Amino acid sequence: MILVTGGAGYIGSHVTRELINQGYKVIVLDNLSTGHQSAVDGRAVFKLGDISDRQILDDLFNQYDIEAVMHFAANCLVGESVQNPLKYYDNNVGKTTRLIQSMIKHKVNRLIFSSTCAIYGEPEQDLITEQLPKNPINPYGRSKLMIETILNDTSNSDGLSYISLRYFNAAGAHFSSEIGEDHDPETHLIPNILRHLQGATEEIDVFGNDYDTPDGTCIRDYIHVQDLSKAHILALKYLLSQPKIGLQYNLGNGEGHSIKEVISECERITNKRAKVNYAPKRPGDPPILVASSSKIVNELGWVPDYTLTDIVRSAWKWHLKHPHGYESF
Ligand SMILES: NC(=O)c1ccc[n+]([C@@H]2O[C@H](COP(=O)([O-])OP(=O)(O)OC[C@H]3O[C@@H](n4cnc5c(N)ncnc54)[C@H](O)[C@@H]3O)[C@@H](O)[C@H]2O)c1
Ligand SMILES: O=c1ccn([C@@H]2O[C@H](COP(=O)(O)OP(=O)(O)O[C@H]3O[C@H](CO)[C@@H](O)[C@H](O)[C@H]3O)[C@@H](O)[C@H]2O)c(=O)[nH]1
Repeated sequence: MILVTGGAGYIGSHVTRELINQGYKVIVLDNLSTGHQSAVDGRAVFKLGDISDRQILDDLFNQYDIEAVMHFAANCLVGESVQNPLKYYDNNVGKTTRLIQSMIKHKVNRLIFSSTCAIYGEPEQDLITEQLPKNPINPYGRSKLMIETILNDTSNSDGLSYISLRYFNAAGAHFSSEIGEDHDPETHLIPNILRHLQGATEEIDVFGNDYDTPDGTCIRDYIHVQDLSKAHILALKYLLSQPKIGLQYNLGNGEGHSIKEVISECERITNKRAKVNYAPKRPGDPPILVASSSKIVNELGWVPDYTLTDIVRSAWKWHLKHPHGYESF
C-alpha cells in the first residue's frame, strides 16, 4: 500500500487517482485544512487526521502494509509564507520531521517528497538545473529546502530512501473534469484568471509589471497536473526497485510564460476579455522560474505531454463544470 499525505489536495488527489488506476492500493491521510474529501478517489482508504499525530501514524503503519509514503501535505503559498512564516516552519518542517520519525520507527523507509522550484530563489541561469545554488527568497522555499536537508541527513543516519520532486507551477485539471484545483481563498494565477473570466471577480490583479522580463511581468513554467502524476508513478517504481537512493528531480515543461501571456491564452481559449488591474509586486516572488527537466527525462524516461494550451483548456472545462469547486459535490 502507498500512504499519500495531503491526498485530498490539488496535486495529491490527482496522483492518488493515477496510483489507483495503475493498480496501487492507496491510503490518504489529510487534515482537510485546504483539501476536500470529495476530491479523494472513492477507491482509496481515507483517514482524516494530521501528519503530526503519532497515534494515527502508529495505527496506520501497524494496520496496513505500507511500502512507501508520498508526502504532499504542506502549506504551499509563497505570499502567505512571507506574512506567516511560523505556520510554514511548523506545518512543513516540524510536522514532516514527526512523519519521518514514525516512518523510521515502523521501518517504512521509502518516501517521495513534494519539493519546489522555490528552493532556488532567483537563479542567474535561464534554465534551472538541479545543481544550481539553493538560495530561497521566501519562507515557503526555505521550509522545503530544510526538509530536503533533513531527508539527506536521515538517509545517511537511518537508511531513508527518497526522491524529492521539485515541481514548477502545477496547473490544469484532470481531463475527466471530475477533479481540479479549488482553494479558498484561491491565490494561483490560472484559476484566478479563469474565475474572473467566469464573472466571479471584477478584475484580475497582476502583481507587478516592472520586473526585468520582456513584458515586465513574472515568468513561470506551468506543468500539467497529469504530467506530474505520471512523474510520480515513474519515481515510485524506481524507488521501489532500488535498495536505497536519495535523488532530486526538477519537474517543469522547460518553457516560461509571462503573466500577460497566460492571460492572453486564457482569453483565447475562453473567447472572453479580461479586465486587468496592475497591482503592487507580491513579496517573495522571483521574476523568472523555468525548469530544465533533462535529469528526470534522461534517468526515468519522463516526458511531459501537455502544453499551456492543454493546461488552460482542462482547467476551463473543470471551472465550467464546477463553478463553485467541490462545494457543489
Ligand atoms: N501547487 C503547486 O504549484 C506546487 C508547486 C511545487 C510544490 N508543490 C507542493 O505540492 C504539495 C501539494 O500542493 P497542492 O498545490 O496540492 O496544495 P493543496 O493545499 O491543494 O494540498 C495540500 C493538502 O495537504 C493537506 N494538509 C496540509 N497540512 C496537513 C497536515 N499537517 N496534516 C494532514 N494534511 C495536511 C491539506 O488539507 C491539503 O489537502 C505541497 O507539498 C506543495 O508544497 C505545489
Ligand atoms: O491573482 C494572481 C495570482 C498570481 N499572480 C502572479 O502570478 C505568478 C504565479 O503565481 P502563483 O500562481 O500564485 O504561483 P507561485 O507563487 O509561483 O507558486 C506556485 O508555484 C510554486 C513553484 O513556482 C510552488 O512552489 C508554490 O507552492 C505554488 O503556489 C506570480 O508572479 C504571482 O505574483 C498574479 O499576478 N495574480
